[in-house]
Amino acid sequence: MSLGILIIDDEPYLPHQFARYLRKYGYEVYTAANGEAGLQELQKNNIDLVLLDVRLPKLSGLEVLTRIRKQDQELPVVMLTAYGDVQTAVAAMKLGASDYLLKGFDLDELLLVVQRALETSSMSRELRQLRRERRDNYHFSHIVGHSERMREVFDLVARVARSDVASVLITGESGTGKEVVARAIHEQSARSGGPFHPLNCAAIATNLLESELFGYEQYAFTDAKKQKRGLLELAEGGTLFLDEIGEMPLDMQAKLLRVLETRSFFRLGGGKEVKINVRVLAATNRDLEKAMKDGVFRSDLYFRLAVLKIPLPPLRERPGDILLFASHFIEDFNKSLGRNVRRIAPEMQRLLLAYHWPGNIRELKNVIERAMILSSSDELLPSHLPQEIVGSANAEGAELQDPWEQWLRMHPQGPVSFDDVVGRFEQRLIRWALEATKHNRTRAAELLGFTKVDSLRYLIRKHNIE
Ligand SMILES: Nc1ncnc2c1ncn2[C@@H]1O[C@H](COP(=O)(O)OP(=O)(O)OP(=O)(O)O)[C@@H](O)[C@H]1O
Repeated sequence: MSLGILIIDDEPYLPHQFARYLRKYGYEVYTAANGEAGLQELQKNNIDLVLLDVRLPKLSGLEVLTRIRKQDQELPVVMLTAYGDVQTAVAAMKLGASDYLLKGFDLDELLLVVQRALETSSMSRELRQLRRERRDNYHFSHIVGHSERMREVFDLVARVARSDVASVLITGESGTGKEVVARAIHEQSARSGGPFHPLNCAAIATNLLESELFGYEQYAFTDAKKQKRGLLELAEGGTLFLDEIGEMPLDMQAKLLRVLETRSFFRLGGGKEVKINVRVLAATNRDLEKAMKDGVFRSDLYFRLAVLKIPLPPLRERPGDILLFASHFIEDFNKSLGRNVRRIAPEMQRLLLAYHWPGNIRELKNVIERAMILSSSDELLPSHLPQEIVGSANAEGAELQDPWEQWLRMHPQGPVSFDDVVGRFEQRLIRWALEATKHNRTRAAELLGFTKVDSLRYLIRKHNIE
């Protein structure tokens, strides 16, 4: 996607000349002849940099800048000033402008300033982009994610929700968002007006699990002082979510299978069959195929539940989502903790990307919350991360820290050829990134800060790296 530049200037010709020139370099350029129109363009389009004339009719350049800063602290704004206006340009810098250009500048100078301002803001731009995407995805019942794998999940969720297929099995490691997906299916289905009841099969004892699901009649057992309805009934017209289904004892599995087949059941101690209209979604982080082989999970129940399977990838296999989730959680915690964190320091971003996230999204959420509690400014830093994340990166990156020193030790007379030294560095960096990501090129490219995997592919070819 090309970067967007907005020129706010009331001169009749110049802005169009700038626009033509910048378009040649691949930028998407918008123009506006006054402040109000400019602010509207800013709302409508994806703008990464503003060129703002100091002297504008009605709203002055400084007023426009102040309004932009109220909405966006990081968007680079370069002021365009006439010779006599340098004082105003200085005032603008104090208000948060990134740079200024004295009118009469040539087009090369313009390009240089634009490139420099965009480069400095590239990290914060990434976050801005992620925020945008987060906004776009938000309607998706609070599911976040923009990696290819997550898009597949979104697709499946939408299809499953529409179809009302009997049952769905959601699989994935702990903390990958199985319950979030189950809720999304419910919310997008025709059942959304009905109840959603989650039940964690691993968290309660077998006898309680049974009464929790089926309910009981009065006097069904000593403590049953009055009739109680179970979740199967309470979820009528809606969805029952059975989490950790792999932990369900075998005899309960048989009873559940019967419910799924007959769409009816008996309350404990009851003789009257209760008909139900409930969709059952189940989730597990256990390998059910293996559990079947080991004889601890019934295969008939498995095939009944897994009419449709939604596998959730672990976070380490979709690094493209890591910063997106981080920025999502930062916004949530900004609200709940009353904070105003705006940035993740680049070094911390790298550490987050390099970590293997055994606890997946839940772990990331906890890490962000902890960092926000520890930080006292509007930026999160590596020092706010727990030791296991910093430590694991040190272990993985040990090689990365010293290639220069190693090289110097081998060549005490110092660098001979610039290309040679840079080439060696490139090779080391690429090998390190590939190893750190278990040869996942997309992730390795992200780790090295490339926006396109192609850049990495090119270097791999160039250096003949296996
Ligand atoms: N796609 C997502 N968007 C936003 N938040 C998410 C997403 N996926 C997971 N989370 C958050 O991560 C945490 C863990 O999610 P969830 O409980 O759904 O995982 P799980 O796979 O069901 O975990 P477990 O197997 O331990 O029950 C929750 O706090 C949830 O809000």
